[in-house]
Amino acid sequence: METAAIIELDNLCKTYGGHRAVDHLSLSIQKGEIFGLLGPNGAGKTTTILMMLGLTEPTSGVVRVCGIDPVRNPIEVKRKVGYLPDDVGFYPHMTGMENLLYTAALNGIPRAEAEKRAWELLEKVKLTDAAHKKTGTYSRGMRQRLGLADVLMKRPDVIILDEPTLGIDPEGVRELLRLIRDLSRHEGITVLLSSHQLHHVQQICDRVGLFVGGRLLAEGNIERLAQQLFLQDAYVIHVVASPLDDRLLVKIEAIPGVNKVERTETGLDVYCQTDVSAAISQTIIEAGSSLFHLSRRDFGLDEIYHRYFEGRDGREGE
Ligand SMILES: Nc1ncnc2c1ncn2[C@@H]1O[C@H](COP(=O)(O)OP(=O)(O)OP(=O)(O)O)[C@@H](O)[C@H]1O
Repeated sequence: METAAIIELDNLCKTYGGHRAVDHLSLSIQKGEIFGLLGPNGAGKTTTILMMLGLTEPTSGVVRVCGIDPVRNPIEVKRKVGYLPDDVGFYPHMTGMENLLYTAALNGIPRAEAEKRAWELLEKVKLTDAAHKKTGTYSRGMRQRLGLADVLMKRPDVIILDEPTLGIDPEGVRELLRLIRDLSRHEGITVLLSSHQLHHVQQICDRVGLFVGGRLLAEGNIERLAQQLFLQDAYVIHVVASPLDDRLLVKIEAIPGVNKVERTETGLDVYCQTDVSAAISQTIIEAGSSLFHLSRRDFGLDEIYHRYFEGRDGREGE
């Protein structure tokens, strides 16, 4: 990905009374990236988003969104950034189309252009058939999709989504995630996503940041995070071979980089710092055994999150 940072946070702090909600946060997000903000309740995610939107002032540090300082130019930032809260509210007595046209009017978009854009967006979010229905009759999934169309009316460079998939059925989630990915891939829109739905985050985010107690504890793509967080046992390699006697097990344990070998119902799990798959297969074959299966198990975000936050709850909100 190219180097144009569209969101830059440098040593950002926000203190409420004596409580530091965001603590020296530095982060840079590139154009077109989908970045996931993860962390337990009270970790400082919403406060960070509010500072990016110019809705709350940092106590210290720097925020730049599309090169703009939201503290000095909140209106300019709002023009470039679309924010979709977790439960978006529309005027229930107005139709989906009327709501979009209302947003367009607020953003100074001429009526003819607004209508054309609204139809395009309603088609994109698959709401064409519901365009003339009152939003009071929309399901939650439909409201979220209309919400996405709504933030896209002003052609933003960045969209910030807070729990966009909460309470939506699996088919609706699939559709919403596909839409978000398309916006990033085909339109170069930068997406910041705050969510507790780890498997959704994992499906679409290029990078994630783990927040706790106002601090960014780790960030990167899922594989890098796993390596950063699990350090010692960054890889687990599952091996099925026969015969698999204790002598062979000792030989595998002796391979440089292997930390621990555990017998499982079907074979062995080899915990290691680097991917030693090739050395394992060579060792098995040289020992005269047959290798039936060898696969590297990658850590999912669920596992990263739970292993990482295990026993850390007491540190929340410090
Ligand atoms: N307006 C406020 N006044 C005082 N304290 C606040 C205010 N807003 C947030 N906080 C505190 O700042 C900390 C961070 O809150 P924040 O809402 O940013 O967390 P979060 O990560 O978004 O949590 P959640 O996942 O629950 O939305 C919390 O301890 C919260 O109580």
